[in-house]
Amino acid sequence: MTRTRVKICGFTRPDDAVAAARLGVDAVGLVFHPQSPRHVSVERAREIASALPAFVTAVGLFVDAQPKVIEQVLAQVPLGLLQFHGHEPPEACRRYGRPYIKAIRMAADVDLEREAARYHDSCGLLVDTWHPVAAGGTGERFDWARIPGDLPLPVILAGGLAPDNVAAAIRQVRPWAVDVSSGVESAKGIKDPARMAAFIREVRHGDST
Ligand SMILES: O=C(O)c1ccccc1NCC(=O)[C@H](O)[C@H](O)COP(=O)(O)O
Repeated sequence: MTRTRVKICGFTRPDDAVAAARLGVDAVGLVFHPQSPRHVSVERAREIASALPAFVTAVGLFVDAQPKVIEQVLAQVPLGLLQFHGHEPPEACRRYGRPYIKAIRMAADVDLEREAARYHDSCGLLVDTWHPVAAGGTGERFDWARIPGDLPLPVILAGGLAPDNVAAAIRQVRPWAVDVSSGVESAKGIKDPARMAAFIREVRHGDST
């Protein structure tokens, strides 16, 4: 049985991230995007990332950030993976020599096979809902049928996932990983332990059915 990996994004408090790790989360997302309600300072991000146990990955999320900003974060926060959630071309994702995932927001004209070829050296495509204003963390889903079954990169499914739909999403898409923010929160940036536990439980349910 495949174990779908789980990333929970948008932590703002170390205790929430530690609770997520204890529940079995594989990756913890830290948002370095000042317009996001889940934005964290470098100092807070370092506290959160440093609190994680071995084998839980801290993911740094950027949206069209200046290289100087990313380099400052990299110098101070022990990140295991970079997530580019804006319009960064492949060369901008590669310039740090770090493993990265690229978010693709599913606007009507997106061709995922083409995007997989462009970002062929990424660790995966995070496929998320397109929104006219917000870059991510919308809590809205998209039509999962738009994801081809034979993409050559690991698919990280995001966008409006929650305990009540993640098992169905896994059964339909069979992604490498799922990613959630709004669906496990009690308020923006505040993760709810009961909802995180329910989400992980439903991921395992999806894996086994
Ligand atoms: O979470 C944010 O506030 C955010 C802001 C700007 C760009 C990306 C952002 N989050 C990225 C994520 O990886 C989210 O987990 C993903 O968009 C899914 O969010 P949700 O639909 O709320 O589960």
